[in-house]
Amino acid sequence: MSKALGRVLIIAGSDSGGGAGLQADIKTVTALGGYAATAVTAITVQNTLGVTGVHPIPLDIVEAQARAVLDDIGADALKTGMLGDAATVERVAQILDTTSAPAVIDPVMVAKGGAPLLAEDAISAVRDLLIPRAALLTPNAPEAQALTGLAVETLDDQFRAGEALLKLGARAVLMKGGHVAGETVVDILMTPDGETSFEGERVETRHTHGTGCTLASACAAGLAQGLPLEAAVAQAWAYVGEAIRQAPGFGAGHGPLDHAWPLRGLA
Ligand SMILES: Nc1ncnc2c1ncn2[C@@H]1O[C@H](COP(=O)(O)OP(=O)(O)OP(=O)(O)O)[C@@H](O)[C@H]1O
Ligand SMILES: Cc1ncc(CO)c(N)n1
Repeated sequence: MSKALGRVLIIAGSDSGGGAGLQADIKTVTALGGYAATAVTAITVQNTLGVTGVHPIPLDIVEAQARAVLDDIGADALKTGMLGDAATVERVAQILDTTSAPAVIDPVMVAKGGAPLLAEDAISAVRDLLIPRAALLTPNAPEAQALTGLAVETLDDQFRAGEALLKLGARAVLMKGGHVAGETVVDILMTPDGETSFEGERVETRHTHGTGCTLASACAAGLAQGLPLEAAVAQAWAYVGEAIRQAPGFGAGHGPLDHAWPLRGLA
């Protein structure tokens, strides 16, 4: 059965290296059979070694891009990534209020190499304005820690922080386990109705640039295609896992994934 061509509006920053940010998002949505449109929040100068420049896009232009997409093409789901500062977070919250499409909020704070992608004083804006608007929130362990004030170093901590994030108003939380030590990586989908764990072997690799962006946009693609939340997360988890295992090994630092793996053999 062919899948619906779900439309995803991505509100995120550009990664010149193509491994993370909106480049990862567009590739992911496309590889999963969806339609990707974008509102660019910032242009970063970035490769596998790190971020050496950030050029924020003016707020009115961020909003105008989103409006241009929503008012003409439409969106079946939204996905937010790098927002940069509190003013952009506020404006994005206003945009989310103009559509009933579900929003996947990836609370991006720091790039793999350690460069900050969100101002310190914007964390409370994410907590107060975006979490209550999230159909799905996808924090990694340090992000969950920053948003809740709780330590997130173990599986138990992941559950505790997830509960706290649900209390802050997210309709669902996917607690990612990439930064939690262990032989396996456990991502936990938590909703007020219960929990589902996704556990896989930890791949010994430095090529994990953009795993979070990829997972979140894959979730948005599934929701846009009309999948129920758990099925959308299951599809996204399987997609990012294989993309990590097939990473091409580009660059001398944290290399990108193979976003195109489902397309191999089709040409
Ligand atoms: N070494 C690994 N082996 C297998 N899966 C991994 C590994 N690292 C991360 N993942 C998976 O990748 C996804 C993203 O998890 P992670 O906690 O690394 O997010 P992130 O830090 O937000 O990523 P990024 O900042 O690079 O975008 C999760 O589904 C996680 O299970
Ligand atoms: C632009 C951008 N967004 C998100 C991330 C998080 O991986 C990144 N490294 N760069």
